[in-house]
Amino acid sequence: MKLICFECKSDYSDKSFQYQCHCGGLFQVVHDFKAVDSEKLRRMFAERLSQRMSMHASGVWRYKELIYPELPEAFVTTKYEGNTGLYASESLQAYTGVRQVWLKAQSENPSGSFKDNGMTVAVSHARSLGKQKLACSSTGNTSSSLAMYAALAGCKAYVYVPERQVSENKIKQTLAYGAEIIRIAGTYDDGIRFLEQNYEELGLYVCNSINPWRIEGQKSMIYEAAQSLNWKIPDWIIVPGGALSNAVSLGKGLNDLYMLGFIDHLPKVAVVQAEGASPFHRMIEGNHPTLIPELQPQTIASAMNIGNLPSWRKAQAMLSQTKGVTVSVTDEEILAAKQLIDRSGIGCEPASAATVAGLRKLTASLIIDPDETALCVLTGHILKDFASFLDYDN
Ligand SMILES: N[C@@H](CCOP(=O)(O)O)C(=O)O
Repeated sequence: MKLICFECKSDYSDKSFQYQCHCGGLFQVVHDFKAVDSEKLRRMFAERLSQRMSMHASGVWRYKELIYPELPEAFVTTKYEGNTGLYASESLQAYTGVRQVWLKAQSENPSGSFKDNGMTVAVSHARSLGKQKLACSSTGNTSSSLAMYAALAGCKAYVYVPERQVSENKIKQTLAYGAEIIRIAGTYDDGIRFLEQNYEELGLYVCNSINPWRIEGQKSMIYEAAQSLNWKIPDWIIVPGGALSNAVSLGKGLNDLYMLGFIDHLPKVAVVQAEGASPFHRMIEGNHPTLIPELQPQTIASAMNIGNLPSWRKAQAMLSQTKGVTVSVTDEEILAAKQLIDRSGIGCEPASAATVAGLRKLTASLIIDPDETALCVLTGHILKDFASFLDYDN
């Protein structure tokens, strides 16, 4: 296992842990799967499904051999995350126009969002380094997840949260787990920039998705979905695009599964952004060489209120590898999709509903064929962000 710069490929495995290479690139964990016996692993992963209250009962650590094989078990901080539901819904099939649609409810994680899959690994890595002060910039889901795992690990969480346009439910949840909250007069992007510049001086271990261990944990989402479907992957996987950790970790997980022969082809991936915060979509659609940040991102889906996405290069590479696409949807389309997801009994926060809205739009424009199958990732729980729901219904 190595820590390699995604841009210039410098090897930082033996250096002290950091988030950016001298060239400005982010890091990536690179595994050597050559010696892996895929058949044996598949059997092991199946056997572990019946485990309870052991590390392998976690829907992340079940796949430890593919995520962080070297980590001693004593450092693993787990709340048996993952193990989230995969639902089929006839009403959503009719709404999106495809033959079969599954919803992967990452919202069923212990802190109520997909961040837990990655956070359990980042916090475990932090413990292995002896770190006590953990930090993040957040619109509320990352902060709730970090606060929960930091409390479990006996560490202190410091979270940088925008003063405006965040769900106060998420902030209260973060506070309740005992984190220290620093409200900033800016966006998530300003918080990340601050942490990148000051983490060393402040002695902070950063748990955002610029941390490659977050990505290693989050890739387990697609392992789990594929295992639930007996390793038959749908034609399309649809993820929301905020800071892009979903897109990046999905690409890495799919690549692992394909390299190991668990799946026989790579599915196509669609990244859905909200129109008011869609710099990545605009870059891909306009065939621009670099991302032009959105200085004032604005969407009702508060988890996607992000304008300067640190991981855009990794997400761009994932899209070209999977022959994927991007699409943007309006706040109205997001809320209409959310209402249907909620009334199907599954429920989600607005950012999650962007996936279903995006799938509908891509099918209507014939980019996705009605005869294809799709899996939409629901990222956050229905109770996370209620303001927009009330606005919509009144
Ligand atoms: N919407 C996110 C933004 C943080 O993204 P991260 O993946 O870099 O932690 C949040 O919940 O804060």
